[in-house]
Parts: sequence; C-alpha cells; structure tokens
Amino acid sequence: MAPLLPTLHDPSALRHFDRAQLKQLADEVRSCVLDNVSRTGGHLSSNLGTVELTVALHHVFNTPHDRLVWDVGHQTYPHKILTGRRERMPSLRQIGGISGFPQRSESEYDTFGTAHSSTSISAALGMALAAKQKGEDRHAVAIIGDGAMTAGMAFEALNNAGVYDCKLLVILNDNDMSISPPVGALNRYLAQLMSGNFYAAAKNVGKSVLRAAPPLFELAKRLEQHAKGMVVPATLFEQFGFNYVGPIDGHDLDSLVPTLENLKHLHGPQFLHVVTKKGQGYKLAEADPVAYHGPTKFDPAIGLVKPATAPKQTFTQVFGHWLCDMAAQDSRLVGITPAMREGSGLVEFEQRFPERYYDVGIAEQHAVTFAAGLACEGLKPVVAIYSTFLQRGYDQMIHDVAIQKLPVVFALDRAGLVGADGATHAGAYDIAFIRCIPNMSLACPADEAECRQLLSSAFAQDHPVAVRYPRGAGAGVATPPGLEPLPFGKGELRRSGQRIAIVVFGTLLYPALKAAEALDATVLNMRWVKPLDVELLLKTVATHECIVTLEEGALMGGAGSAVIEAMQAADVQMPVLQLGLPDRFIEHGDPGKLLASIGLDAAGIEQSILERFGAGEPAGKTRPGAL
Ligand SMILES: Cc1ncc(C[n+]2csc(CCOP(=O)(O)OP(=O)(O)O)c2C)c(N)n1
Ligand SMILES: CC(=O)[C@@H](O)[C@H](O)COP(=O)(O)O
Ligand SMILES: [Mg+2]
Repeated sequence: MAPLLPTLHDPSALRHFDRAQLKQLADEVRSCVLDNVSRTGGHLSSNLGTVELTVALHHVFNTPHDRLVWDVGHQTYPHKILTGRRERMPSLRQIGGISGFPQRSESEYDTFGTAHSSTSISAALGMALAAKQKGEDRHAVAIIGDGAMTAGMAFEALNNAGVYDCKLLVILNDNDMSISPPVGALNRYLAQLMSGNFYAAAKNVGKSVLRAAPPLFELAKRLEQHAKGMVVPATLFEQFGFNYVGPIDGHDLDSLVPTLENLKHLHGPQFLHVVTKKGQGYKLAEADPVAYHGPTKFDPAIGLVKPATAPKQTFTQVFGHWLCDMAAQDSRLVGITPAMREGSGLVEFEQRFPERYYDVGIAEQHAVTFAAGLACEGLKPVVAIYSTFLQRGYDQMIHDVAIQKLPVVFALDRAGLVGADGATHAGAYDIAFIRCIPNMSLACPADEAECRQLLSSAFAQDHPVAVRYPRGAGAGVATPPGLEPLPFGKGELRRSGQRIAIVVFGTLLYPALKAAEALDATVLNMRWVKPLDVELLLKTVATHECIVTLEEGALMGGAGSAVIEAMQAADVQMPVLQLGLPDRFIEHGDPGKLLASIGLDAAGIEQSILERFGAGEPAGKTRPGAL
C-alpha cells in the first residue's frame, strides 16, 4: 500500500478516508512520532498514546473551524504531523524549530497555546460560548489527560460548563498515568469506571449502538442512553451536567470514529471517556512510560541506555540527596511534590520515607496551602516545585504561608531558562515575584555545594524561604557531606578587581568570573536576593566606579532591581548595568545557546560590560548620570 502521510498537507483529505485508510494512517503517524522523537528527544509516551484519537478527531471534526484544545499539549506531535508540520518535526524543540507544545503563532490548528496543565476545559468553554454568542456553528473539543484532570482548575471549568447549552465536548484521555503513576481519589474513581464488567459492557454497547451513524442517530442516542442506564450509575461527570459516554478504547478507530460522530450531534456539554495506553505501539515505552515520558535522543532499536561515564550531578540530584540526609536528621521534615516526583528528585525520598512523602497530584495551589497546614502543626514541609509551576500557587504563598510566617521551604527547581520546553517552562519570574513578599527570603546558590548548604540555611529558619536552582548540572563543585548551613543573608567577595564590580546572583557566577578575568573586575557572589547583603554591597560600591548586576531571571523587578533599590536607599549614585532575562519570552532550544543569544555567557557578559563602561575610562564619562 502506498504511504498516505506524505500526501497529506492538511487534515482535509483524511476526512474522506475509509476506516482501513485511517488505520494505515495511524500506523504511519506512530512511526513518524517514534522516528522523530528518537532523533530530537521530546515527549514520547503521551504522543504514542494519542495517535488514534488524533486521527479520529481530525477525521470527524472540521478542523480548524472546529476547535481542538489540547491540555498540557505534550501529546500533540500526531496533531502537528497531521496539520502540515510533518516536515518540520526534525526541528522539534530546537532554536528556530517547532515547539513541543501547541502555539497559536505556529499554526491555525493550534487553537490555544499551552504547556501548563488543566487549562483546556476553560479555554474550550470560552470558545464554545463565544461561538454561540457570535452565532457561529462550531464545536470546541477539550482533550485532557487523567493527570491534568486532577487540578482544581479543571473542576472549576467543569462546574461552570455543566450549566451551559453549547457545543462543548470534553474528552478524558485516561491512560492511568500522570508523569509517574497517578494519585488521589479521582484516579481511584476512574479506575472503578474502567474496571471489570462495566468496561466490557460499555465497550460492546459502544460498538453495537454507536456505530449506527446519523440518520439513525436519534435512535442510537436513545439506545445508548438506555444501555448506559443499565450498566452505569450516574457518573461524577453527569452530576456536573455533562452527558457522559464511555469508557471506550482510545486505540480502536472502530469505536472512536462512530462515537465521536454521534457525540457531534448531541446537544449540551458532552463528556467522552477514552482509555489509552501511554507508549502504545513501542514496547519499551509501554513497559516504562515514566522513562519514556520525555526522553533524550535514543536508538529505537535499543532504547534508552545508561551513559558510559557518570554524568555530572544535577541540581535536582543535589536537592534529592539533601532532602534524604536532612530527613534522616530531622523527623519533622516532610516532602511535597505536585506530580513531579522524578523531575524534582524525590524518588529516593519516597522509597526511604514513604510516610513523609506527599504527591498531591497536579495541584500546585493545594500543595502550598497543604504545606502551610503541616507547618501550623509543627512539621517542617519542603515543597519541591518547578519555578514555573509555583506561579500557580502565588496567592497561596502570600496568603497562606507568608502572612502567617510559616516555616515552609520552597525548593525551586528549573529556575532560569530550561531549554527545550521553552517560554512556558522558563523559571524567569520567581525572583521578581518572591522578593516583594514580606516574611519571605530567597537564596540563589551559585553551584552544587552552595545549593546543599543554602537548603540547610533555609531549613533552619523560622519563616518561609525559597531556594532557586536551575535545570541540569552546574559548575560541578563537589557537595560537602554534612548539613552545615551558610550564613543567612550573607554573600561573599569572590574576586577583587578594579573599577567595575559584578554583583552576581546564582549560577551565572562562573561565566561572570571568566568575564571578570578579562576585565579585571571585582565579583561578588551574593547568594541571597533577600535579605540582600547590603553591607557587602555598599562596601564594594564605595571602592568602585560602576556596578554590574547579573542574574538568570527577569530583569524587571529582579535581583538587579534590589541592588538599585538598596543603593538608592543609601543615597549612593553610581552607574549600574543590569544583566538578566530581557522583557520578552525566550523560545525553546539548547539552553547554552539560548543564554549566549541573550548575552548571558562569559563572552556576552564581557561584551555588554565593555559596551557600557568601556575598557578603562572613568564610568562617569561613559554614561553620565546613568543608574
Ligand atoms: C501546572 C502544571 N503542573 C505540572 C506539569 C507537569 N506535567 C506535564 S505532563 C504531566 C502529567 C500529565 O498527565 P496526563 O494529563 O494524564 O497526561 P499523560 O502524560 O498521561 O499523557 C505533568 C505533571 C504541568 N505541565 N503543568
Ligand atoms: C510537559 C511538562 O510539563 C513536563 O513533561 C516537562 O516537560 C518536564 O520537564 P523536565 O524535563 O524539565 O522535567
Ligand atoms: Mg495520563
């Protein structure tokens, strides 16, 4: 049979494919996903699991007129392949290439930009009600995973949607997995829905009844509802006002296509429960969907292999070891993750201290307030959370933790640029949004050793403290075995030089030291954004002509702003150059190249300083009055 995929430049042709062609197409899409992800790295298991669903959706719905809204968006490679981006797949998640997530700027088929979870039902409801208000005849379909469904936001949207008569279809893609095995009562409930006789009965009912396409549609609908009534008590989703259908096999096009065709003609909010397998069709990913959730490049014939030489220790590993060591020393310590056990380095902690480990699901807001509750009772919670996902828990951090001055430690992983995931996942804002909160402190270790020490410093405080560290490895500085803290709120003079002082917050210390060699500049390693070591800062300012601040965080309101505020408060006038993340979103790509592209590597730092302050003339002459 001639391949179908190369002839498809958009989904219009596949609307006319027969079932056999759709099956062939699904096989080709699956191979295309595996082939490309094995070369580029990226999200694999979830994409292998959505192949048939994607084919069926583009077959049944008139996309992009009908809106497909994917949740998280890490499962949209089949969708990208079918919507004109197959040939760009080799550029996936690389600079200038296509994104690993849906982006409105990338394609008209990407109806809603996403990468943080649990937004799809809200956005699709907005689209469905907008269509209704404007008198446009279109469907809005939200496709949400069982993991993403655990977030409060998904339930806020269900609660709102259930009372409207609009063309909204919510598809729950239930693969019984989040990144790691799913947690919580909803998961238990979905497992019940999928279990035993009910699933078998519903599946057969679906096949015998739902295959009857319109014009027998009304009859089919009645039969289906009757059949459902016989085997299913009202589901949670029906209580929310949805018409619930399922569970059906999400890899079986013979179930998917007629079910979707029928649902398209029903009135009011519809809910379809499909069951899929993460990693479907690639045995290694089926067996270990966690490892293949977001693998780096690999040979599909062999699968992921351990590197021959031990890679450098990552900051995540430094945190994981610290957490276990501190837990062994202090029985009050409890560790919390909002569904990021592997990514946040909690695997060993869960094994060793299961009774002190809490995976709360994709529920960042709850994670923070839950920690506050634990702290109220004298426990010492450590919330391990990606900087970008803490954005979800901001009010909780202020209202539930900081105002009550509760001693919660926030271990902020993925601070700064993260690379291939791009702007949605960059930890760009935590310095700016944390340092303005009273009672909060914020530390930014320059390397692995300081990371361990500053975590100990944070844990020793009687108020909330965040410690931010980046994705991956740092300078490679060996961590001390003990748990000795570094002094609270104190930085260090790292290099003495002339005229220019570079005031560094975090891991950019190392490129700064290189730049400083060339410029003979002074370097301060500040370690803390808040409290700021004002004494060290002002002492240094007094003996220099110009100041450079450096951080891997948004410039606006960031650590550099804190330095300028401190100088203003002390009535010190001096030119200040602020280096950090600019006021624009930085797309995906290799993190080293991205940092270089915005001048945050050693050469870029040196060049920016030379451009601003010259190679030796007095700073006042270079930029009079600058601050
Ligand atoms: C707000 C937020 N928290 C955490 C994540 C990290 N994350 C990405 S995918 C995922 C699991 C999603 O599970 P599910 O929706 O079931 O999709 P599956 O991976 O099973 O296809 C998590 C926790 C995220 N993207 N957004
Ligand atoms: C889609 C998502 O949010 C996660 O899968 C994320 O891509 C993981 O990122 P890390 O690879 O940095 O853990
Ligand atoms: Mg899932």
